[in-house]
Amino acid sequence: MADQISLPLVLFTAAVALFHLIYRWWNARRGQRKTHNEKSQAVHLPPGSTGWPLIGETYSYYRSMTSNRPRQFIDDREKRYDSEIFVSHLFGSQAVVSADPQFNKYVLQNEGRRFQAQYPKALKALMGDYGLLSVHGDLQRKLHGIAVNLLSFERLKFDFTEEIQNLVHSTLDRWVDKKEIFLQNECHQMVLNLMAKLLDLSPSKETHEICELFVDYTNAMIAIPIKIPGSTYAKGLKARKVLIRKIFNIIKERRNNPHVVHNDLLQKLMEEGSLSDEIICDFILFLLFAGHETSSRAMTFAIKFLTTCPEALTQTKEEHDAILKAKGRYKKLEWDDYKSMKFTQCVINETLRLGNFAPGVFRETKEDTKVKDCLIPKGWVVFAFLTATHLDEKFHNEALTFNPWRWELDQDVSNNHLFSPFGGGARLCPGSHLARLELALFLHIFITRFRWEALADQHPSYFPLPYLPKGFPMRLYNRE
Ligand code: HEM
Repeated sequence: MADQISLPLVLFTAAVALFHLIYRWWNARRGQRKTHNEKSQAVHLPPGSTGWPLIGETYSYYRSMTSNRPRQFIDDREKRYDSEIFVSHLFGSQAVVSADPQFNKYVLQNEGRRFQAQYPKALKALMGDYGLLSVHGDLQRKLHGIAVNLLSFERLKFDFTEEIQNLVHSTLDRWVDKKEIFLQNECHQMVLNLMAKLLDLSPSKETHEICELFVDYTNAMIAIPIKIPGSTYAKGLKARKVLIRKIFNIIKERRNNPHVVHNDLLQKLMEEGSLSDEIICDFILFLLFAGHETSSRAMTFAIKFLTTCPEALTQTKEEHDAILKAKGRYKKLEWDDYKSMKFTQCVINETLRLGNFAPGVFRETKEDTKVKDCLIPKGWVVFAFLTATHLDEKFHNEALTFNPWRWELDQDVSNNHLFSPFGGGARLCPGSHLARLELALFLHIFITRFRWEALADQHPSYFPLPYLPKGFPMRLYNRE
């Protein structure tokens, strides 16, 4: 039997190998071929390879991002090409990948001019034509402005600080009853409820159903985009359709009953006048997604990192116990209390650096763009890989170690191009301050209320977005 199958198998393997070699040779040639900018200067594409047919280098990227050396994909290529900027083929399209912080800063700062956001098709189908990362130009600026206003310091200080604490406390009351929880799922649900509350989606049966459908929708955002019936991705697309229909119906009902007064986000968007119903629906859906996916993971990872670093946990506990003692158990924290959490800010920075909740940003070149001695032609996708800088030993000593003290002398991180968890330029995350506030208040309440015991070893995976494959099961004990 072994003899019968061995010849066809050998021939097949040889054919695949030959095909692959020809393909790589073709790609290499294409990478070396000269292209022309407007002034007709001859320059080359960055070095690189587009890997295997169809899947390109996505499998190598996946292997590295699920291993305990997530930067391996970049390290290998940096060595091979002697360049931090190289051609690859990821998530279904060829792209220039950049692990160069200077160039990444340039890419972020030039949004709308030399570059524009361009996410993979599968993601865009979920975000819709008007999800903030799908729109450009005036509409992006307008919607970005609305998001910034919605999440302004004033609102954080006077409305959200208290709302967040109320919701975290009531959620943690339920966790106490369960005793054993999967922290990742619980944080996910908690932050989704929080977003629905902060966005003033008036509590109703509709809002509850929207939250439930939203679970399928967000799962699809981080799933492999295979559109076959029953796949996570297909379920997400279906959930999106239902979600959009639901928001449409709410809008229609409000238009039919103009005498009923509402004071929520939807009403504000409807009163803008210039926004179509399609834009409003996609905008709300995107904000819900962007606001809960990353923040909930950051909460889970912060507790995970602290669990594995007892000195940092002790110091965080001391900081929060002192605040609690000064305030008294029944008083809510205020903005100044939040601002006084110096060590917690270091924990948050380190969690964002090591967690990489938004691994990178996708852009398309709007014109031929010169970088070092190379040229990226107009229309190419650039993946500015922020994770690569966050985990680079050159910039962060022992980069894979959780070390919040590294931020003690470096508290103002707003201009640090070696640390850009919230992106930059015209698309700088409008939710960054909210995300930090949520994380600090969550840590305060969780740490002052509980001791805990992790029930499984937790090795994070960073593909496609960071998560803990075992969900972080833990046993909770009330403190005191
Ligand atoms: C740990 C938490 C978070 C991280 C790491 C994060 C990261 C990012 C990054 C890197 C971008 C830029 C994407 C690009 O340039 O292509 C972005 C954009 C955005 N984020 Fe966040 N984010 C977080 C939390 C939030 C929250 C809480 C909200 C809202 C409530 C939010 C809303 C948005 C929106 C609306 C955009 C699109 C801005 C635009 O395109 O104009 N994010 N976020």
